[in-house]
Amino acid sequence: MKALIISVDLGSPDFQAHADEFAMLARGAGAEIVGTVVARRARPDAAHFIGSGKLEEAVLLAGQAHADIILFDQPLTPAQQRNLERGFNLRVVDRVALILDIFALRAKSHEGKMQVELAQLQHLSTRLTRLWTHLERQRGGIGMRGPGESQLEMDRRMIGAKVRVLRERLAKVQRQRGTQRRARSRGNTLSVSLVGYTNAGKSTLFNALTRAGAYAADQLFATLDTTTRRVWIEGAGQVVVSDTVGFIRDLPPTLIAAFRATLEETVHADLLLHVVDAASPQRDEQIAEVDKVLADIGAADIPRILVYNKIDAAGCGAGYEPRVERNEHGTIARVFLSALERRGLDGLRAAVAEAHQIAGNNAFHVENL
Ligand SMILES: Nc1nc2c(ncn2[C@@H]2O[C@H](COP(=O)(O)OP(=O)(O)OP(=O)(O)O)[C@@H](O)[C@H]2O)c(=O)[nH]1
Repeated sequence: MKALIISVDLGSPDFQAHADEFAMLARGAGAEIVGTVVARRARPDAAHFIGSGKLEEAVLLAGQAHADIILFDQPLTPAQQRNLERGFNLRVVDRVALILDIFALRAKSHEGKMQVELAQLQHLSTRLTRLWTHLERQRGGIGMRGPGESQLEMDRRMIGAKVRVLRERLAKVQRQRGTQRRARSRGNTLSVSLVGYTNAGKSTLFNALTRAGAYAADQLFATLDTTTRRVWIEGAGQVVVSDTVGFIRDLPPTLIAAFRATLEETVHADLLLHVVDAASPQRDEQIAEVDKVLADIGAADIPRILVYNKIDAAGCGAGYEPRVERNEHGTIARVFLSALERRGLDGLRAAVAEAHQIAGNNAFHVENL
């Protein structure tokens, strides 16, 4: 599908990173980008988000580039979306809808699919509600009652009922997962979760560690559900490793719940491997973002090791060799490796084994108190 991207620079310092990420999202959804328009504004225009001059320019470009769809790098109000669609005479997909679309494409498990459906319905119902109140305001006028109105009312009720059913089913699945987790944690196995920003290389590292074929792709959100496998690590014994959904900034509010629910598995891990794309210019902001979300879901106290991945990539510059770094207490805090080239994995295994020993000692102390 040929897509024209519209990015709006509202003066944020990380505009470019945001725009690059959106382009990656678009490609992840299967779009071929045939043009990009950047608009600079102090604040969004109520009717079209962008100004009329920019809109004209974009309409012209969309025609010349034979675009079939407009991808808009901001959340749009239903009115803005409608007005833009009229202006372009093309379908307009905003940031929220695009991310929902990708989530829907990638969800693999039953639970993942339910979560995405729930988020989609919630997104839809907020738009319906807004459309509805907008109509209601006009009802003071003449002849505003009609079949369209009752259709909307019915849709809203149906969506509400579907949302309730999905919520109940999800709660049940989550209860079952809790039981399985308890059964699993009775043994003396170390559980390790891979967390990190989207595209950091978690699935590639997961595969390198477990030699299994989890789905890794240069697309955002290749992993939506947690994938779990057992692996033997010298010095740590049986280890349960879980791959998790990638982080992304400015996640639409309707998706935050779905995202956190999938991530909650990590809260119960003994050790977190925070995978970082060492070649990304945004890596420090990404680390901070991941730390913030981990704190929000109550995972701040879980021991963690920072894994600087992709040391083979050009963006890292020279001098990035596989190695481990220790913190002021002498424990391994950072590991530098290349999951793709499978270099530096021994350092990571050693770090996991060390964490296992520390966890074992702590358990010993607790038991002897
Ligand atoms: N150069 C290089 N590329 C890597 C390395 N590890 C992963 N990649 C590439 O980075 C891209 C993303 O890798 P994934 O493993 O899918 O990343 P992820 O973190 O699981 O992504 P999400 O599922 O979106 O969260 C793929 O194109 C990988 O081939 C590495 O060590 N070096």
